[in-house]
Amino acid sequence: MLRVAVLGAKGRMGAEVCRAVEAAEDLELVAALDAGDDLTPAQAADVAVDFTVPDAVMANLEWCAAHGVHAVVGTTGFTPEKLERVRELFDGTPAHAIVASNYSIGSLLMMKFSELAAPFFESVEIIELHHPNKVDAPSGTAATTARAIAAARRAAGLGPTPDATTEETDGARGADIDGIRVHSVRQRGLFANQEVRFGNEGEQLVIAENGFDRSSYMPGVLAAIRAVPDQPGLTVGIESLLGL
Ligand SMILES: NC(=O)C1=CN([C@@H]2O[C@H](COP(=O)(O)OP(=O)(O)OC[C@H]3O[C@@H](n4cnc5c(N)ncnc54)[C@H](OP(=O)(O)O)[C@@H]3O)[C@@H](O)[C@H]2O)C=CC1
Ligand SMILES: O=C(O)C1=N[C@H](C(=O)O)C[C@H](O)C1
Repeated sequence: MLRVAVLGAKGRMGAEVCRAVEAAEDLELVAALDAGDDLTPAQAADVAVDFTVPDAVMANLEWCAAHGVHAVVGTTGFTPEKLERVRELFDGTPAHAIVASNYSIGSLLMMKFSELAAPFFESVEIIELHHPNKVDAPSGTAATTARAIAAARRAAGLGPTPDATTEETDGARGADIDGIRVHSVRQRGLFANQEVRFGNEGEQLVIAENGFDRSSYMPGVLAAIRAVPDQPGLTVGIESLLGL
């Protein structure tokens, strides 16, 4: 039995993770903690799963590294610099960490297909659409996708995407993530959606993923919980665990 603590247990994702862990025969939920709780009960866990908020996750990770508890992180808002700090924290320690901006198979494939398409199109922009309770923009998934596309474009020798804009109302062209424009929509009734729109002279390719329910993340989260004891240091993304 792997013993699991959930941090952010009263949140939308944390509550879903608690249910999934309790339903799994090889996992035991030993702590369900939320904002303001002392982390001491999480010392009974082999793995802590963090679905909290960008402002809280680093302190939780410092605690995990210091107490030898493996971490599986779904909380978003990670910049490359913040990830580097996590790498340093878990480098050579008995505790390991997996950080992924998305655990759903559809989103992982959407990111992979986008990376594959990136070298073949002159233009690309990302539109992510989420529920209005989301605190971070752009979404972690959109930022990860943008960075992967930017790296694939650079490797293929592509320059900046064409854009004649010289007059701009602040924000009209979206956020600039590594040279890729990302537009964030927040709307009642939505959950989690992303479109990656590629364009060439005379054609368009749209790669879209639509999430309807938080259960879509659970197979990936459970796979990460089971894998993290055998993944030293920091693992970013769960593609390698799924053979993608
Ligand atoms: N990687 C992935 O596949 C996915 C990632 N996410 C990400 O997961 C995160 C959580 O999303 P969601 O569940 O919708 O958000 P919620 O706001 O519903 O949940 C976050 C929970 O964490 C609690 N919390 C805040 N600070 C701490 C702390 N220091 N220790 C423990 N708990 C704390 C909050 O309490 P309070 O409200 O009182 O502050 C809240 O209950 C977001 O960053 C989101 O982007 C979401 C879906 C999938
Ligand atoms: O906050 C959410 O809901 C989600 N957050 C993640 C992100 O920021 O990418 C994953 C998914 O989009 C749902």
